[in-house]
Order: sequence, then structure tokens, then C-alpha cells
Amino acid sequence: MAQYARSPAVAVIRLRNPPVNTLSFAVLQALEDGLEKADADPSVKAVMICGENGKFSAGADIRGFSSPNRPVKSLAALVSLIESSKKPVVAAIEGIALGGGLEVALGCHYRVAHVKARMGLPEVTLGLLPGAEGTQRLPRLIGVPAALDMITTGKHIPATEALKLGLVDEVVEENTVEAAIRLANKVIGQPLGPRRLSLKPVPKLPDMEAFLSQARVRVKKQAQGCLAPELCFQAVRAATQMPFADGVRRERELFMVLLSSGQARALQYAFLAERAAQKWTTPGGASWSSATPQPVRSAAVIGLGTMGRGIVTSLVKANIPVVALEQDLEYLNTGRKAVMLLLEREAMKMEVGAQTLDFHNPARLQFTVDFDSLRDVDLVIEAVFENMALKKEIFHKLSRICKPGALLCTNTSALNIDEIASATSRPQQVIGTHFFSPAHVMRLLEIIYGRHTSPTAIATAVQLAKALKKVGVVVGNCFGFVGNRMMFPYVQQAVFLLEEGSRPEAVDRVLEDFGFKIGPFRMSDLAGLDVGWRSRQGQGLTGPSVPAGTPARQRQGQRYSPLPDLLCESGRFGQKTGKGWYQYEKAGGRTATPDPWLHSLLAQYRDTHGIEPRFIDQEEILERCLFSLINEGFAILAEGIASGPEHLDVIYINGYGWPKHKGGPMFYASTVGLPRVLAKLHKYSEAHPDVPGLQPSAFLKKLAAVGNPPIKEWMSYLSQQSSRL
Ligand SMILES: CCCCCCCC(=O)CC(=O)SCCNC(=O)CCNC(=O)[C@H](O)C(C)(C)COP(=O)(O)OP(=O)(O)OC[C@H]1O[C@@H](n2cnc3c(N)ncnc32)[C@H](O)[C@@H]1OP(=O)(O)O
Ligand SMILES: NC(=O)C1=CN([C@@H]2O[C@H](COP(=O)(O)OP(=O)(O)OC[C@H]3O[C@@H](n4cnc5c(N)ncnc54)[C@H](O)[C@@H]3O)[C@@H](O)[C@H]2O)C=CC1
Repeated sequence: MAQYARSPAVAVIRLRNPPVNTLSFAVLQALEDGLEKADADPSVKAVMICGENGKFSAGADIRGFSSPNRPVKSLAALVSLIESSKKPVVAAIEGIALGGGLEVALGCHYRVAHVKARMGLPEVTLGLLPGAEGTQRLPRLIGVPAALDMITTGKHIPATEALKLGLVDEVVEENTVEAAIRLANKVIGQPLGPRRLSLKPVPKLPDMEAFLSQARVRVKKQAQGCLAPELCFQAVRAATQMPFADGVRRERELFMVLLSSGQARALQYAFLAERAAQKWTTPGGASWSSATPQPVRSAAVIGLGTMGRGIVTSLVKANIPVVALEQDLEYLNTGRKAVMLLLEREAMKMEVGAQTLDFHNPARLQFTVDFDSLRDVDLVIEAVFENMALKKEIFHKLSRICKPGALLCTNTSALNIDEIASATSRPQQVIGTHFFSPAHVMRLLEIIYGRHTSPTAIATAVQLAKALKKVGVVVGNCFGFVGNRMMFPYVQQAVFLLEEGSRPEAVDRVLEDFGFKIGPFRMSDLAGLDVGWRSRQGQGLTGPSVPAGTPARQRQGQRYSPLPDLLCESGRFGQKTGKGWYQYEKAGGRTATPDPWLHSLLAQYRDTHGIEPRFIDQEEILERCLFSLINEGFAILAEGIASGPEHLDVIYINGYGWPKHKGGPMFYASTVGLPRVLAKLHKYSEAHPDVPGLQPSAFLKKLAAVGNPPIKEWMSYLSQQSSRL
């Protein structure tokens, strides 16, 4: 709703729709009523629009996009109504003015912002464009380069930058509403023509055509298969080529194309999934709504290798004092140098005027080899080698040294949290915090609770994720947790496809064309093939512990591919050794080139094992890799390891480079249709009966059998039917 009041000559309209004042139909209606009332009242000389609870508006209701009553047309009409008002209208922007919220402010004749406010047109991130004439007004106000940047990236800009761009007229540190009323009183009687953006020409550039063609190339490159940035570009270009009314018509056409695209649906789902995934529950009944986090005022990181150095950097950036510990002085010095380099780079990236990183102060960041230095920290994150015996030894030590309330976290990528916790006297305080590499960049934090982990420990880890500006997703304990467990069958299928006749570059191309930043073989080379090799040795799948006489391509009654082991046995660990599934220019090089050595290894391998190579088409590559991953996702849901498909999707988008405009693997399955996913898995498992990962999971079969229900209903079938699964 919008509330109407008077401040002598100024009518005050307050947008009210908690928590973020989205522009529901009712809000828009009340805003329109308020404007009419102000217009009709001769004692009102000006109007001020602000938002309730220190927030202007977060724009349209994302949950309402699929509703038949969605108010796009009325929002654009309302913005025009504001602009055409004969009395000056001033926007008082506190907190946020985003999307439709900013478009309302652009309809106003003046804008005053609080210094802490942020503004943006994030529609592009939802697969849309600012469809209430924002693509036509913004370039007229701040010029084409700045408008294009805001509209095609969706970034939120701080008030100070908005002032520099001319997006707002005034920035205040105190009461924004009072400042806006003051401005409204001051401008009463002044001509409004020059303040109406629709009447202004778009500011000229020396060579607009050249600028636009360069910008288009940049936008396309950044879009990575997403449609919205390109259409946003087209709408802004229309502003430079047409009168306002024609530009608005073009904007509407482009908006409708996006609105009906599957990408917009996927991106809106992804936005809501991220919020849904914050609401964690455990099968034991613990939940986000009742658990209280404990404060984390200091932390320690053990192990300053690939992961530890990124984790330290993240903590320092979040202003949490850190003790960084290594096994000896040599490792410590290497780790210290690496951490300092990362922090120097981060400090350089920080905005001018932002708080600086205080990492040269030993009270904020201390390096040590002495476990006693961990005595007083609130939380420890262990990131040593992936070795159960070593991890248990460290947790046993921590349990003796750390203060009673300290949270003990492990960054293991797959090991059993309960077994690690069993080495301590306080398993309720042991939890998995699985960061992704590089840990100071990747947004995902998989949070794994064990059998004894307390709700407080879970809530504290979730709170930590927020402090680190990461997305924390709470999941149960199983080998590989959610992300890596779903990744295993995906990578495994990719390797089976090589055995059967494909090549790494062919498989990678299909998955990169689908939208992954890198395909499974380039990813394995980047992560290091030795990591998986050590893990398989630990599981007794390869190495000296495999009983003599075991067939090369069989393990535990199922097909096994020793190809990755063969590569490791030849010293090919991926990028770090300059050779893996590809060859690189040097050890540590990044440019992957197909390797004739590998092609002849594959030919030789097929000969040895009597495999007749066949041509494998793109559809089979895509489906076998993706559907096996999705199939594992259904098994995870059925086992209660994750509370819903949204959790799996958020993990994949933020940790594994799944293209966001395809919504995550489970959402993707829902768009393909579960009966089709099931039929294809049946087909492939019949063709390759002993290949693991292709036998459809019981939960997938169930959902297909009950008629392919929408994704939001999946879990209800599980609770009703779990006893039969
Ligand atoms: C025919 C076409 C159909 C009509 C199309 C009309 C065209 C338009 O008019 C275009 C638009 O405006 S599209 C919307 C543009 N606005 C956005 O993208 C803002 C999205 N929100 C944010 O960035 C953060 O939530 C924000 C920065 C606002 C706050 O962040 P926080 O971290 O503080 O809090 P969150 O946990 O993210 O959010 C709090 C609760 O608010 C919900 N919410 C936020 N923005 C929403 C939005 N725009 N629509 C619906 N719900 C929204 C959010 O889901 C969360 O709710 P709960 O999960 O229930 O707690
Ligand atoms: N590398 C990756 O992409 C990811 C790794 N992980 C997990 O993170 C953990 C660490 O992995 P990386 O950083 O890749 O390993 P790494 O081999 O790069 O670093 C491990 C560090 O631990 C140190 N260390 C070993 N024993 C120690 C001890 N007793 N006390 C103190 N420090 C000790 C080593 O000196 C080394 O610097 C593993 O559990 C791994 O599975 C998790 C996510 C991703």
C-alpha cells in the first residue's frame, strides 16, 4: 500500500509493502490514488514519494511475474503519470531503489538519496529489461555509456556514485525525507519541462555508432549465452535512434520477448531458490527459525595451501581477526607470502573510500606454527591434506587446546564429518565448511552437519557464510556431500564416453556450449587429476590394495574406467604438470590444446580392451553427463541429504559453474520434463547395463509416474511416499 499524508504544502506518499516495498498491484493503485488526491488538492504545491522502513522500493514482486495480474503496463503508465504531474514530485531514496523502484524515481522530477542508499536496474539478472521505460529515461539522464553499463550489468551503485553520474540531485547524511520535503518546497513554482526526462534528448557522443558497436561486442562476451544483456543493449540503442514514444514501444516488444523466454523463468527461480536455501532444516527438527548463532569475533585457519590461503583472505576481508597456522616454518613462509599477495590484490580492487584491509597488523592477522595460539579463537577452519588420519589427529589436538565454545570446522571435500568429529570430545561443535576454489572468490559455502552437530553450530556456520558474503547451503553428511557427490557420475560418464569413442575436446565443447564455463576434462586438469587419484586409492579402487586378478574395467560388479589412473601413473596431473587430458604450454600453463599422445593412448586402450570405437553425438554426450548428475540429485533428495531441489541448484550455480540462466540441474530437469529424463536414462542404462550412474533413481521414477509435478511440489511426494522408495 501507499500511505498519503501532508507536510503543509507537500503531499507525502509512502510506499508500504514489507519487507522491501515491492510494487504490488495494491501499491501501484494506492500510489496512483495518492497522486490524484495531491493533484486535486489546491493547497498541495508539491509531492514527495518515499518508502516505509528506510527502503524506497526493490521494484516489482519477483514472485508475481508469473501471475496474470502482473502490473507492468500499469507501472509504466504510473511512471508517466508521475512525470506529467503539474506539481513537482521529489523522490526520497533511502536504502534501495531497484528495478521498478528506480523507474518510479526516474519518473519523479527530482531525486534526493541517503548516502547509504543503493540504486540499480537489476532486471537483466532476472532475464528481463527495465520495462517501465527505464531503458529510455536513464540514458537521457546520465548518458549512454553509464546507462548501458547499469542496465546491461544490473549492478547496484552507491549514492555517491549516483550523484557523480547525475542520477540523483542531492545526497544527504541525515534525514532524507526531510531533505526531500525541503527540496520540494524550494522548487515549487519552477518550470517542470526541463525535469521531465521523456522530453530531454539523449546526450550525444562524438561517435555514437562506434561506441555502440564496441559496447555490443563487450555485452555479448559477458553474457555467456544469456539473452537479456543483448536485448537490454538493443533497448538502450533504440533510445539513441528513436523519439521517446517509439523507444518505449521498442522497449515493450523486447521486454515481451524476454518475459516469455525460458531464461527469465530460470533466473527468477534462481533468485528465489537462493533465498529458499537460506531457510535450512534438518531431519532432526533443527531449523533456521529456532537456532541462534554464536558470535565469531576471531578465527583460525590450519593449512595455508590452495584452500587455506583463500579462506584466510575471505576472513580478513570480512574484518575477522585470523590466526593462520602451518605445519612448519618453510610451509608457513610460503603460505604467508601467498596470503599477503592475495590480500594486496584484494586491497587494490577495493573502492576508494571503503574501509581498508588491516592485514599488516598482527592483531588482525597472525602467522604461526604453534597450536597453542588457537587457544582463544571462536572458530577454527581446518584445510590440511585430504587424509582422514591427519584430520583426526588435528581435531583431537583442537579438542584439547581450543576454548570450550569454539566451533571446529573442516574444509574436507568428501570425508565423513562424523568420523572426524569422533576424534574430539565435542562432536556437537564439529561441522563441515566446504569452500570452493579459489575460496576468496567463489560464492558457495557448503555447510555439512554431522550426526551430533548442534543447531547453534549450524546457525553459526550460516552466519559466517553471510559475513563472508557467501551463499551458505546446509546439507547432510554423505560421501562427497551434495556438490561433489553429483559431480562424480558426471565426470565418470565423461570418461566412459572417451572409452567408447569420444575425445576430451569433443565432450568439453558440448558442455561448454550448454553453458558451463569449462567442461569436465578442462575442469579436472585445473583441479588436478592427482586429487581424485588419491581419493580412489583411499577407497581401494586403484593402487596396490586392489586384489590381484581384479579385471581392469570392473570394480564391485560394475564398470570402472582406469583411464584417469593411467594418466596419473604417467605423471600427468593436469595443468600443474603441463599435461593431463590436454597438453599445456608449460607446467602451470593455462592454455589447453588437444594432445596427440592422449589420442593414441585412447586408441591403444580401446584395442587392448576390444572396444570398437563409435561416433557419439552431442545429444548423447550432453544427456549422459547431465542426466546422471541429475539422477544422483534425486537420490540425494530421497535420502534427506538436502531439504529441497533449490538447495542443489544453488550449489551448482554458485560452486560448479552451472549456467544460471538454466536455473540449476534440478530446475533444468523440470524444464526437460521428468518423463523424458527417465526415458533417456532407461535407454542409456539398457545400452550400457554395467555402467554406473545411469540406472534411474526411485524418486525420479516416482515423480515421473505421478505425472511430472512442478518442482515446488517434488518434496511433498517424498514425504508421502518415502516409505515406498
Ligand atoms: C509483465 C511483467 C511483470 C512485471 C514486470 C515489471 C518490470 C519491473 O518493474 C522490473 C522489476 O522491478 S524486477 C525486480 C527488480 N528488483 C530486484 O531485482 C531486487 C531483488 N532484490 C534484491 O536484490 C535484494 O533482495 C534486496 C537488495 C532488495 C534486499 O537484500 P537483503 O539481502 O537485505 O534481503 P533478501 O533476503 O534478499 O530479501 C528480503 C526478502 O525480500 C524478498 N524480496 C526482495 N526483493 C524482492 C522482489 N523484487 N520481489 C519479491 N520479493 C523480493 C526476498 O525474497 C526476501 O524474502 P524472504 O525470502 O521471504 O525472506
Ligand atoms: N583444492 C581444492 O580445490 C579443494 C580442496 N578442498 C579440501 O581442502 C583441504 C585442503 O586442500 P588444498 O588446500 O587443496 O591442499 P594443499 O595441499 O594445497 O594444502 C594443504 C596444506 O595443509 C598443510 N598441512 C598439512 N599438515 C598440516 C598440519 N599438521 N598442520 C598444519 N598444516 C598442515 C600443508 O603444509 C599444506 O600447505 C582438503 O581437505 C581438500 O580436500 C576443498 C575444496 C576444494
